[in-house]
Parts: sequence; structure tokens; C-alpha cells
Amino acid sequence: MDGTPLVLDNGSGSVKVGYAGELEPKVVYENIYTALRASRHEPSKAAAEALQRSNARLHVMDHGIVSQWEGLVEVLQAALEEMKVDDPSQHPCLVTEAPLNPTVHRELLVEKLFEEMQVPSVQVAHSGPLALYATGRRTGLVVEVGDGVAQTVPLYDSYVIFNAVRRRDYGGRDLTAYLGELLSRELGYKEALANEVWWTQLQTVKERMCRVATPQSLPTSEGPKQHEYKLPDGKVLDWEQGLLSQCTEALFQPGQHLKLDEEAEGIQKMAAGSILDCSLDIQKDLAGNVVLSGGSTMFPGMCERVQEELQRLLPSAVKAKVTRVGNPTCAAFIGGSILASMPDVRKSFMTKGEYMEYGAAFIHNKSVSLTKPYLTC
Ligand SMILES: Nc1ncnc2c1ncn2[C@@H]1O[C@H](COP(=O)(O)OP(=O)(O)OP(=O)(O)O)[C@@H](O)[C@H]1O
Repeated sequence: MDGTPLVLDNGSGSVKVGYAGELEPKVVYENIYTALRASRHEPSKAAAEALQRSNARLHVMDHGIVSQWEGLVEVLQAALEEMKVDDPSQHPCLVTEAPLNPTVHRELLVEKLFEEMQVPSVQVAHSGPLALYATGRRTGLVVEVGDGVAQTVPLYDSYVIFNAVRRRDYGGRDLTAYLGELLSRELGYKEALANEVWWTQLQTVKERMCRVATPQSLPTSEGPKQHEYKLPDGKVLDWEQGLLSQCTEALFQPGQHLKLDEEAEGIQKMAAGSILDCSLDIQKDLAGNVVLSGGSTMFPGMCERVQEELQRLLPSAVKAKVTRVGNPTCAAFIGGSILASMPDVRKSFMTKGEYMEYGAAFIHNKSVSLTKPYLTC
């Protein structure tokens, strides 16, 4: 596989790594920096304190921003080791980033890839547009909700309409924490969220049993993955329990449920805002091609609910049609894999020579721009 570009979808919850041209990542690694790994370095004071409190799990990324750079390098190195990539200097590297991140974040990412991972060339692409490419479409609105970031990205003929992109810092990790809060409030559980076993159980309950409440006029065809879950004290949660659908309300009213700013927009308002910020002549095309991506759109009832709420916020002549990508957690990887396979895109990668000559900020001259088409053929 020498010379084949690597694709790194660097998410807040997990890193998906594989080769360009492949339809799924070879390795999916939790983006977690364990105490074992951290102890091999000098952890920062904040990191050391967090380790003591949290029973050894540190997230490498919070809401799309790397907070533990040495942790990221460790996670990536471990992933490449598992893929049996002996010599990363043979593989150009396409890495994803959330839209509207600070520019300095992208520069640091590039620096780490050149200095510590020894890759020969780098390209950075936003995850939202990649998810649309994974569906084979060039026009549509991506609503992506992952572990730490919610984003809405309109594309027309593969151009990203930059001024209409929206991003908010909430996602599946916040839902897991909110589920813990609901269980504590309604059923009396007092376990700390830092308790790793409890956190894993909450995440399992969320992924297997939570659902999105849909209007009665729109019964969902999707059922739960599991109907009952036995909690540590023997109490049984069943699918009908109201808190299981209340949990996901946080995506629609984050201000109310996630202790965010009262004005924080839910995903339906972000989606409507992104469409209405685009010119009138393309609004129908965008609304008719709304694509959900990211692990936190996998709740039963999600498509129906987003479609219903979005329709209410749009003019009646603009009809919303919402579908979900086939593999929501891997769509950005698949889109990146398609992109990195294109010879024209490969030519746009920033080389190590350019990095040495001009520094990491040169990536802003090279990156696949949000205002130029990603796909040219
Ligand atoms: N079946 C499911 N139902 C609901 N949530 C799920 C399901 N599967 C995974 N998730 C949640 O999706 C999130 C991970 O999604 P994803 O991999 O798209 O995010 P990420 O790329 O790591 O993060 P981000 O894109 O926000 O930086 C986690 O919070 C996980 O608990």
C-alpha cells in the first residue's frame, strides 16, 4: 500500500483510519488518552488532575478541538501500528476537521502530522461536506451530529455555501451526560459521570434504547435495538420509559436541556437557518436533499422528527426531505476516502518541503477551500 494516501477522520469520540479508495476504515479507535499512555509523558497540570479525578480516561478532543496533543499522536500511532503501516512517510495524509475551528488548530494539526507522524504531505478537509460525497450527491444540506459537534453544511453542485455553515458545540457525549442526569433525577442514581463503568453503561443505554419522540402523525418504522436494560441495582429500564426520549430532546432544545446558552439553536433551527441563509433559487434543492450523518443521528425517529420540525420552519413551498446516510459514523471517512483518491485533489496536498519552507500556516493556501468545489469532475 506504499504511496496510497491515509485518511484520518479525527472525531471528538473516535478516530477512523484507513486507506483512500476503501469503503470503510481499517481501524476505529476511541479518541481517549489513557493514564497508561499519559504517564509515559509529562502530563500537564490540568491533565494530571483530570487523571486523578477520572479514573484514567482523558478525551483527546473536546467539541472538535484537540485538548491533548500528545494524546492525539499516541492514538494515531497506535492506529497505524494496528494497520501495520510501518513507514508513514510513504503515505500522504488527508485529515478531517470540524468546520469553523480556529485556524491555529489546523496549523497545530499539520505540525503534529509532519513533525511527529512523519507524513510526506497533508491535506485537511471538513467532515460535513465529506459526508455528502459519501452519498454520491453534490447538492444537499448535511446535518452532522457526532460526539462533540453539531454542524449544518449546505453544498450546491459541490460548492460549500460558506456563509450558511453553522456549527454548535454539543453532541453525543453531552447526551450521555444528560441521560446520567435524568437517571439521577428520576430514578435516584448517584454515580459520578467520571466513573468509567457507569459512563459506559450510560452510553450503551443511550445507543441501544434512546429514541426521538415523533409526532403521532408520523409513526417511525424504526424500533429500539434493545427493549430492556438491567441497571446495576437490578432495576429494569424499558423502552417505554419517558426519559429515554427526553434525553434526545437535548438535540432540539439544547439551551433548555444541556445548560447551554438559552439561545443555543437545536439542530432543526440550525438546518433551517442554513437553508434560509442561501439564495432563494437553491433553497428547494437543499431542503429536498437533507442528509443526516454522525453517530448521534442514529436514534430511531430522527429522520421523521427533523423533517417535521424543519418543514415547520421553512416556507410551505420549500419541501423538506430528510434521509440518513447508510453508515452515519463512517460517512466522513468514506467521503475523505473518495476525495483522497482523486488525482487532482492529491496534487493539492501540502508537502513537507512546503512546510519546511513556509511553516504550518501555509496549509491555509493549500487546503481544499470551503468556497471552491471539492469535486471538479
Ligand atoms: N446507534 C446509536 N444511536 C445513538 N447514538 C450513537 C449510536 N452509535 C453511536 N452513537 C453516538 O455517536 C457518537 C459518535 O459519533 P461519531 O463517530 O459520528 O462522532 P465523532 O466523529 O467521534 O465526533 P465529532 O464528529 O462530533 O467530532 C457517540 O456519542 C456515540 O455514543
